[in-house]
Amino acid sequence: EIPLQYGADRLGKRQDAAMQKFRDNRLGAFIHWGLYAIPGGEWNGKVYKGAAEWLKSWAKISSDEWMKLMDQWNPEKFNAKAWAKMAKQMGVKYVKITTKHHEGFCLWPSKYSKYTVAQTPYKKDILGELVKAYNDEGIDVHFYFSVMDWSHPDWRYDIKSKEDEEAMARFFEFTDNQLRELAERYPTVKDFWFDGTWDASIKKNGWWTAHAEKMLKELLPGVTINSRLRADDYGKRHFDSNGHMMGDYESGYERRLPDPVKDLKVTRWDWEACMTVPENQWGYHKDWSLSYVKTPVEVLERVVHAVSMGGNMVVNFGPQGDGDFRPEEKELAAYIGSWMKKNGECIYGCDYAGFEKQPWGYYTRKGDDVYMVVFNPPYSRHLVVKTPGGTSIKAAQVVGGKEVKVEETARNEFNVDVPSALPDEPFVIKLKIEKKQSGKTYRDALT
Ligand SMILES: C[C@@H]1N[C@@H](C(=O)NCc2ccccc2)[C@H](O)[C@@H]1O
Repeated sequence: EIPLQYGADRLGKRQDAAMQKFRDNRLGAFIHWGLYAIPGGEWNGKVYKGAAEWLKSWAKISSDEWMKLMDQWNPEKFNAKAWAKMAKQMGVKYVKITTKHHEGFCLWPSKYSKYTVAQTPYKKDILGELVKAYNDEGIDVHFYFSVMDWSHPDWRYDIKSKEDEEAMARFFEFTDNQLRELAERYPTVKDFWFDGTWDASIKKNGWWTAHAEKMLKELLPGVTINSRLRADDYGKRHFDSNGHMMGDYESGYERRLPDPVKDLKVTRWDWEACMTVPENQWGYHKDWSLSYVKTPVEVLERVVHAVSMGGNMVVNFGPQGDGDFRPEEKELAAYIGSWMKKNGECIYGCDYAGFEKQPWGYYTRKGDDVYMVVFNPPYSRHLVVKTPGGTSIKAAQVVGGKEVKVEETARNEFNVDVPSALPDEPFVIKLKIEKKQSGKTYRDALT
């Protein structure tokens, strides 16, 4: 192995209680909320199709011009308790909030920046209101923090001169101050999810990324940190030059998921995916007709897909400038929540089952229970299950419903019947597993 000063601090999964809670939570929500929610993708009468939270970049707007939006920041429909109720009803166990996105506007009254809620007509500490409201509902709060800060004069994309170096030194001090401020003001925060760390200016300063993780873990014992923060001695990100994951969980699956057959390697470490409902909109965009918008079932399938491979899924919400949510997002939260009420036992605290993926859907496992989450019931009305060696199925029951017939059809192969009255939504079958070699002798084909 290559000797590294700023590589992985730990090999293997973290096994402490805080990480176990992170893992067991499984389903989270992202909140992308900032000045970008006011224009909602439109500037000077032109609607930009790109991600709405990047409008400043697409429309090539100066920071001075962009920050004038602060004078309009007064979300009269914002109600932290209502947001927390919506999250509770959706069944999410945690919410990741953009404390500061690339634009540099802070949802908390940071004393290190003049671009914060304190300098807007709203005045109050939005982040503080949200942390309290979510925590009061028993929901963990995670902080999204963008290192890249388009509003800061010392931010550099690369370091090509002595003054670039000096500017980034000041920038890292500013960033340390804001991170420490967040940890000290909101000590119930459970995680920091870093973004905006892909530029050369960060890759050339792996030392700082290791320092930032260490500083937060000293301030907040148990806090989890995503792999996207980290760059090693040679600028390698997420996984160091020896192939070891940095941070506490991999955070590269943004708007994509590992393949359930080809990418089983991800089951060896902790990971969290995040997804948008339109193709690529995190912040509020006024026109969702510009791209495909996933249906609630398509969102649900991605949640199950992630958990089936031992990962978490964070579903994104982009609140409007007035502090209310668009109807599609309210409907999505309600659908997911009603499904989780009936079937959440196949998600919360569940993990990869080690069964071979089948076309009808996904497996998850909790202890000795294996769940079949069925999205595509086949015309045969039989759900084929291929069990790992030494494993057989004793019984099967629809979650919240009746037993279904199980028939052994070959060595380590079973047909599980779909319910006679086929449900009109994805359904879950709970399997009782037995660890023993099946009694029957099967003849393998002679080829
Ligand atoms: C979670 C999302 N990450 C931000 C983003 O800039 N993603 C685009 C991107 C993703 C990966 C490498 C470069 C750029 C988006 O604005 C969201 O905040």
